[in-house]
Amino acid sequence: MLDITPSHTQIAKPKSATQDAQANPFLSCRGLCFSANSNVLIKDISLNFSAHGMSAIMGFNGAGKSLLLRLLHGVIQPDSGTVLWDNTPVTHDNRKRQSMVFQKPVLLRRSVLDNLLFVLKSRGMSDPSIAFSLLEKVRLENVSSRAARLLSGGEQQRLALARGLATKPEILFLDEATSSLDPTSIAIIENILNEECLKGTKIIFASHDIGQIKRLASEVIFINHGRISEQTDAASFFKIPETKIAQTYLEGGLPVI
Ligand SMILES: Nc1ncnc2c1ncn2[C@@H]1O[C@H](COP(=O)(O)OP(=O)(O)OP(=O)(O)O)[C@@H](O)[C@H]1O
Repeated sequence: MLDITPSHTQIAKPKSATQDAQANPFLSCRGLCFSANSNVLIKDISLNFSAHGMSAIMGFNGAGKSLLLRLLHGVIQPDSGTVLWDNTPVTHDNRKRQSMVFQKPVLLRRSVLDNLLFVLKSRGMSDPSIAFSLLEKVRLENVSSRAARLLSGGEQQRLALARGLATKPEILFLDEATSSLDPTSIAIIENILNEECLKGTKIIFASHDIGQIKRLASEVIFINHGRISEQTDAASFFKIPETKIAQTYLEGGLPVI
């Protein structure tokens, strides 16, 4: 058989998450600045996120991780700069195709099941079987009639995640969603995040749990004093971070204050 492969054929190397983000940005921000009480808290942040994988936002306490997540999700507005999702600004309407799970979820004074049904009904979905299958997913099916506020911290986080997933978001933001949870709750949540990621949901999460970031993230964004220090493929980041501040963080060192 005639071999038509050119002798100089090169096999393209698979792109890293960060390279992919630069080439095909799915979500991006340009020149984001945010101040409060005359303090500049987010300083000229520009980032590209690819449509796939999990992006972890890391940094010391007060670095600006939560603010950045909220700005990207569009629940707070920057003083200047833009956020584009598929080349479109994030609006009240298209934000409904995203979800955010907060560190301290605010649950309704209703049962576990009603918390989910409320979200589903607000999106025109009234089939209770959707709520029950979400409760099974987060392993809360046996406490569906319990008052949501009586749930343990880990259970509340799992309910908050179920609520976030109820609307089948294209982007899921999580702000320290597993902090202070036990290994069982963390494992349940991480398994769900892996499943959702495989189904194509873009996941952007802030965490201080280095083990978790190693397990989940395809790329790391390290933020310090409201500025981006680096955006690096996770494997490279954990091998050798590009910046001294990220090295200090990984070594368990303290920032200069
Ligand atoms: N609405 C606000 N008004 C004034 N200051 C704010 C506001 N929101 C956040 N800050 C301040 O901005 C800084 C960054 O806050 P942010 O919550 O984003 O930090 P973080 O990196 O998520 O920290 P942590 O790891 O402790 O959760 C903090 O100093 C915080 O006090």
